[in-house]
Amino acid sequence: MSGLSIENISMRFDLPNGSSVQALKNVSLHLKEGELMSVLGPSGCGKTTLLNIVAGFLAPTEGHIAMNGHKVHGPDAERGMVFQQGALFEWMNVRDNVSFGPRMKGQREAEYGSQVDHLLDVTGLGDFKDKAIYELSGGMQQRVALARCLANDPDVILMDEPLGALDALTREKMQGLVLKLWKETGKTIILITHSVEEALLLGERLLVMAPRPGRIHKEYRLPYADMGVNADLREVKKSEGYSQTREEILSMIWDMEEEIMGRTEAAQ
Ligand SMILES: Nc1ncnc2c1ncn2[C@@H]1O[C@H](COP(=O)(O)OP(=O)(O)OP(=O)(O)O)[C@@H](O)[C@H]1O
Repeated sequence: MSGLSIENISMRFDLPNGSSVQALKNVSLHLKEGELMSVLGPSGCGKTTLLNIVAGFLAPTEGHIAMNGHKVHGPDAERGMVFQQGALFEWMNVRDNVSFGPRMKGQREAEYGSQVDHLLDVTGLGDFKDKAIYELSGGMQQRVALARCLANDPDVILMDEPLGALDALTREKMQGLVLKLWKETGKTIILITHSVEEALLLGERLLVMAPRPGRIHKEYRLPYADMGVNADLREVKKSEGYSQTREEILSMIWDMEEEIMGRTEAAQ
């Protein structure tokens, strides 16, 4: 089967004191090629654990990940990751950061050069390509992180709160950029966020996870990501059903957090 399959994944962390944490239990879903899915849920519901398992950084205690029908056994360039802080190479300039992957694969400038320049242009970095990383704002650094990930031409892009550290205006611009890159490249994307608005705007599919154990609580299929490709995101937020869905998800997460607080207080 083509696409990304998360097949009955469970993850238990055994702690040094003999206890254990069931971070995920029986999580299954399939993403078709080119789907964009946002993931929301209260703190500790296993979002990052799930992403790390899909990336191949963690082996699940049960279940497996399959890419285009093949079992995943570890990290691979077919699954690229973008972190909250760019994890960039500070000692390289912007262009060298973006061309890092192709250069590591042994490609020459003649092979990767035009694609890297194209990515620098579409991410708005064309005039910054010779700059050092420390000269860039947080938003520009996340543009480099996105371009660097795309330069590896992964099938799937995994994003763990990629815009979480940005100010509100920069974040809004970057949300537009994520949509533009998604449409232009046709990549499959999983994006974790703590922002309900961001999950609504960037999730063609939106997954709400619940904690203890981490599991899928509810899934939505939404029109806003498609609408946002060609429209101002502020206009998209005025669309029919947007506020209603936002309120529904906010109360869902609020209730889960209240329940966690209740359980924690009862245990004390
Ligand atoms: N390496 C680890 N060892 C032990 N427990 C872990 C480890 N990694 C995660 N956990 C636990 O697994 C659960 C899920 O953690 P995870 O970080 O995946 O949640 P999250 O939804 O991404 O949280 P947040 O929104 O706060 O980032 C939590 O209870 C966490 O404490």
